Amino acid sequence: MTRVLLVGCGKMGSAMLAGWIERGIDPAGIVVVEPGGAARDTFGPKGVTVVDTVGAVDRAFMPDVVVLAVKPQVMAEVAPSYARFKDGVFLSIAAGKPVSFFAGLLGDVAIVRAMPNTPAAVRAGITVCVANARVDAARRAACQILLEAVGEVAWIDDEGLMDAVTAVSGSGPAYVFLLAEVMAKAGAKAGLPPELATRLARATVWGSGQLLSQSAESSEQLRINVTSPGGTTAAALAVLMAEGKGFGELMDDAVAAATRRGKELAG
Ligand SMILES: NC(=O)C1=CN([C@@H]2O[C@H](COP(=O)(O)OP(=O)(O)OC[C@H]3O[C@@H](n4cnc5c(N)ncnc54)[C@H](O)[C@@H]3O)[C@@H](O)[C@H]2O)C=CC1
Ligand SMILES: O=C(O)[C@@H]1CCC=N1
Repeated sequence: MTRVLLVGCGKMGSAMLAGWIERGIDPAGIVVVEPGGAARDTFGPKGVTVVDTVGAVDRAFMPDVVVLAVKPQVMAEVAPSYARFKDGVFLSIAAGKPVSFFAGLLGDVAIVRAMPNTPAAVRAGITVCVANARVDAARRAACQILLEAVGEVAWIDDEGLMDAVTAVSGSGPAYVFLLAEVMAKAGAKAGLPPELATRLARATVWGSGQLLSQSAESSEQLRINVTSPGGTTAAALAVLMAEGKGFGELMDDAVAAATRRGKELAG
């Protein structure tokens, strides 16, 4: 049984925890520290132990993995109280915070810096990880078990890539949800009843995601397959792909902004 101490059960922590439970990871081995009441109400009945503070964690509980899932801005204040769990591995999911930051707070311990995303809640996430030299095969395997329970996992060696990873896959679900949002609004402006427009946008994003995940074709080819020469899609794409002011340029700017913000959060 993998024993997990989850610190912070907000949007991302709860998404991962929901995925673990759905996957059959034994809730008896999971302890959550979360001062907000909602986690206790949601996950307590599922067999997870939820406490308010680190002081309330049973002294005998020795986690294999301590998942640090509080906001980057409070990490420096929160993480040091977990230093006694140094025999396990600390798995941080905080945007921006480098491995060296945790080494500064916790000492010479095993640290994995990971970037998951919220589709983890339905086990369709993707997490990118980088480990320090103290992470041995067993600790890495313990992290792998948790992360692959909620989606795909990729390990990289170059920590310098993590802010760009965060900008693409960590924040990325928000871009896709924004797409659904603006498509629905545009549909309503085009005269559709808002409810129907919302339903069409959601189903289209969902169905396109399914096709993307199941097809051997590239996203570019799947786009081309929709686009009849001289047809309706071509008319729309002429707007979305307009030279110098299209979706591609906007996305470049958005990803660059998110990457910059990750670097700002590092300290
Ligand atoms: N939301 C997302 O899509 C993603 C978030 N992340 C990272 O996950 C971390 C958490 O982000 P969210 O879940 O979005 O934020 P959130 O604000 O929803 O969750 C943070 C949780 O930490 C709790 N908390 C605050 N102080 C605490 C303490 N001393 N001990 C234990 N729990 C405490 C809060 O009550 C809250 O429930 C951040 O570091 C963020 O960078 C990473 C990937 C994606
Ligand atoms: O917005 C954020 O900072 C976090 C990290 C990636 C997704 N949400």
